[in-house]
Amino acid sequence: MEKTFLILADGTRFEGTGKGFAIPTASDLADLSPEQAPCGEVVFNTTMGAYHEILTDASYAGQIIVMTCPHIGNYGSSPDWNETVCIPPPCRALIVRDLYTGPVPEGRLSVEKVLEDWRLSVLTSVDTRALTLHIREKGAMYGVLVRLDDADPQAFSTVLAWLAAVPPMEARDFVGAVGAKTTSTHAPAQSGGMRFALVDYGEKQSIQNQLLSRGVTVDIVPPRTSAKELLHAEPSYDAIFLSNGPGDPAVLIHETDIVRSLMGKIPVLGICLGHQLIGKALGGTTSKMKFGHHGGNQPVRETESGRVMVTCQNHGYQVDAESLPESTVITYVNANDGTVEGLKDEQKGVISVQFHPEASPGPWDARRLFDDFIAFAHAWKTRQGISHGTRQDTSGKGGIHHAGTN
Ligand SMILES: NC(=O)CC[C@H](N)C(=O)O
Repeated sequence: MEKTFLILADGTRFEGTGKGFAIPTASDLADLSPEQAPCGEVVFNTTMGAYHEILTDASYAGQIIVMTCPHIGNYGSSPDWNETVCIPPPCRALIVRDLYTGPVPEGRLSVEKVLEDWRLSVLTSVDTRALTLHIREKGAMYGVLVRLDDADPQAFSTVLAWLAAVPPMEARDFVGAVGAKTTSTHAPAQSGGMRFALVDYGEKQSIQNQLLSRGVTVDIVPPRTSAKELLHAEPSYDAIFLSNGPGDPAVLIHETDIVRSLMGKIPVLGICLGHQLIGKALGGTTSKMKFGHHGGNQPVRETESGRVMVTCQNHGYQVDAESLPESTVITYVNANDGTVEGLKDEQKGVISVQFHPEASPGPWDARRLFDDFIAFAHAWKTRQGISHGTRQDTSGKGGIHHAGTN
């Protein structure tokens, strides 16, 4: 009898009911690329809601999201909550215990309809507790949603062979696919504040919004904008802000070289992937975690004060503490597993966090970090004796020139 499954690369399968965009059969799968199929690295998210923000976070490119919250969809969806501008979003599928399909508040859309429009499949009625425990024990791995006759061992092994041929996460250029292609300027309601370049590796809209609400003018720039362009932009930047983004930071060699060339010349601030690139540019290494941190309830301890905050997180890689140079201070650690959650290097002018102070989803406890970042950029400029907006272009070549704001 034909049934619908999540089949994991280790051969484990979880049965469910297909919703949203049609789930392929085992024989359909043969003609689909990993980008076309409901296939990805299976990760679980422990946030109790905010499914729309999670689904539209471009850092989930190439991943299947399992929500541990058993009931998803009851307050509907809205494009106003999109985190990425890359719609349909680049996550590959959703797995839930129960997808709500009843009426939603006026002005909202049904999640099932939205997912269908995005050509994203959903597997519902899954034992997500058992699936989450499996991923916790075995680690994040590839999986695919597929329909097959459960009495046909041949179909099952065809799917396993198809999965085994999917290139590993580290071999795929996710940042190139989701990062900005051109530069755009976003002005805050009140002008006169700082001007940041936000390097877009797959940025969340809410990072931009947090900066704008603090009076920062934000230029979204493509992920491989050269250090020369960033340092000699006209008008000049007060800091370079490195966004979140998908995939393995270890393979982003070119992006890391750019960050390294900026260090010591202009403040460099980073969140999540941006933090990992800063760690690498400082001379450190990154490594893959077993199942990562994905959720709006991750406790983080500030190393100086011992104070704990509950934070929003979404990462599968970490900066390795022992790999960092002496001048780098580890400002935050994860209170569950002790992993690095924040870095500061006054000498190099860098400050970063692994967690998401912008939240979306999750608690707002860490939003003050944006004030810390801005204060850090101000303090750097004061130390360098640079007054706001007057950094000299000594190259004579110029960099990014701004055509206007939007
Ligand atoms: N949200 C992010 O920026 C994720 C960073 C990186 N892709 C990771 O999984 O660790």
